[in-house]
Amino acid sequence: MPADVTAHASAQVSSAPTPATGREATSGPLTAEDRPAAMAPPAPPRRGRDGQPRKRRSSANLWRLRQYMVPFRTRFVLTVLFAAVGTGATIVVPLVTKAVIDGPIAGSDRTGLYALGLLAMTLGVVEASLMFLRRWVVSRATNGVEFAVRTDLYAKLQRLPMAFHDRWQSGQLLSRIMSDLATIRRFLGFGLLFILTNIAQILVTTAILLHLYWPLGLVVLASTVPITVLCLKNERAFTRLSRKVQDQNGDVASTIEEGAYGLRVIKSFGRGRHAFAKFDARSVQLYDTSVERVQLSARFWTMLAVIPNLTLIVVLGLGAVAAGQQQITLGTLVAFITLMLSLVWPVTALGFLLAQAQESMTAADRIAEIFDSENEIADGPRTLEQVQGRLRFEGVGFRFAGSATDVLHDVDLEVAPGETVALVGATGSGKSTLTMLVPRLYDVTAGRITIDGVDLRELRLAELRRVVAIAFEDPTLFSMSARENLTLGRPDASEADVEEAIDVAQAHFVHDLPWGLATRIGEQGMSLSGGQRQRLALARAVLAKPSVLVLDDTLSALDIHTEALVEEALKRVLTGVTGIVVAHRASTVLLADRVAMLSGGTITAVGTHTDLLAEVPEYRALLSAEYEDELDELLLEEAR
Ligand SMILES: Nc1ncnc2c1ncn2[C@@H]1O[C@H](COP(=O)(O)OP(=O)(O)OP(=O)(O)O)[C@@H](O)[C@H]1O
Repeated sequence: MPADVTAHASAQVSSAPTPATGREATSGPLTAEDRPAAMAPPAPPRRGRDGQPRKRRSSANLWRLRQYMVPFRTRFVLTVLFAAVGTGATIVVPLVTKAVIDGPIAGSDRTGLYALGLLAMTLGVVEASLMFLRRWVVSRATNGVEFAVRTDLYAKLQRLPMAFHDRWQSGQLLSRIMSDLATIRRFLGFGLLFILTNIAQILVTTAILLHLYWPLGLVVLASTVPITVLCLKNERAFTRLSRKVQDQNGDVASTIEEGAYGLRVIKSFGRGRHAFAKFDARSVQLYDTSVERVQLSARFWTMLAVIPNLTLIVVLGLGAVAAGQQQITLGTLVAFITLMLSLVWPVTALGFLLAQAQESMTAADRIAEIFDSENEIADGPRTLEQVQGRLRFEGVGFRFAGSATDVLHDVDLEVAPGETVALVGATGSGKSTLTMLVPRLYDVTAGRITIDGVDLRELRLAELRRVVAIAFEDPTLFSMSARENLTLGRPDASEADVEEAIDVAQAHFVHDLPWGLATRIGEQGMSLSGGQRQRLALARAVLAKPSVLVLDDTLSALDIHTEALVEEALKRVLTGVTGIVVAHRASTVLLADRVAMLSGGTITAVGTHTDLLAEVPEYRALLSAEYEDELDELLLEEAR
């Protein structure tokens, strides 16, 4: 049975005020529906010579995130500027040293020495100050980007249909929305910047080296060839491992989440060891892949560090010879060596930075998979003027994605405004599935459902979910106050409305909670009993004052006494609305004007309770144990 993410709940959660996407100064709350399309849409796939779509470049999805940087462009430009000036200072200091050695030191000019010394010191201070400023400016921008993408991603998850959530493990979603985004933030604030400045530093320094003494400059230039080859060779393996690590991270998160959520079941069945073994296996997998990735990077970095050091040895030797032959001054040689040494960090760091780039490209791919997931439940254009609540199922069929068989087929049923129909059927006959089609948690795969003659798919989703409220057998409550849980579908409900809903659902127990309605309900409502959770969820659905109220076996966890009280109150509520009530017991069926019998995926009989009792043996058998003997007879008859 799916969790009770009621239509109203999802509408409300998604429309919770959130700061505007990527804006530094928020100009008012945007709702999920209002948001601009998250991430720029992917360009249509390019086709190769064979006509097959070519695999998207791994950087393409990261590039699509650029729109989130736009609101922070001033900060990003300043960051690059500060880094560039800082790098410039790093490059200039050795040249000042050369001037000091070849000028004031060689010519014993004390005044010149002080002047150049002061210049070198100023450059050092400027470099340090710029580093501080850069960090200060960029952190707000990168955190802002992370925040905006995360908000859009969450809004997208809210909009995606149940079918999407059936396919995706929540741990995978969690790891994408948390750790993948953090990876991208780190890359934007650090990796990307240093890839740019380091490459610039390498190019400028190499040009200066060539200018200072070209034979040695050529040696340095030649050393970039093996470095480039190494980087290219490493890229593919690192991308593959990064993807694997990030996916396995998601698997571990899923296992932890499942373990925490199902702790009661695990403990009560004494399956702690089994659950741990499952977690351990996934953890070990993640550990192994992470170690493999670290080993790969370690080999790569070592090679990257070795190349500049080998080059340094060659430069030192050749430089000493050149200085001995008076081809270069001592100052030039010192400047050359200092500049060369200043290249060791940018070159070595390239390995780490490129690895970070690969990781964030993989993270962007994983995030894009969510952004690009199609929302099959498309919003319609129409609204209803005056809702009457006439609900019609016309030849409705439904099949879950990936399933080989229809759960429902040829379902025809009409529920008049104000009428209540009870849905009765054996376990697994498709009752819950049918109810979920009404607020379009899933879309019909055949036929259509109409409200007041309008196909549900033509209605605006917000409108539909205002008109229809649903409460499930297994209710989900959120970790917020009892009042917030109650008013999820109608935040502006008055005190009197809240009390009325509490009364209908016989949920008076909320007043006995330590802080009454203000008491925070624990995660998933675990601090309440099953019956209490059901009654709160029922009150929530009733409070939404819908025109169509769908109750999926909402009374199953109540004791007979409370059930009788709730039923009595529900009778009053159901008089004013169109109702569909999934029922397993005769007492619930009595709430309804008519009963529809669901069998073999379709409605096989419709009538009053008395009629069906008299005419449909399967119905009789389903509703009461008293009729079990008759069912046996019926089945025997059928078998014959
Ligand atoms: N998300 C899903 N993906 C694939 N099949 C599903 C999914 N949810 C339910 N089913 C299948 O659809 C069928 C109908 O399930 P449904 O929950 O609608 O039955 P039900 O009549 O409400 O049962 P119960 O009375 O036990 O609550 C079952 O065979 C079930 O296994």
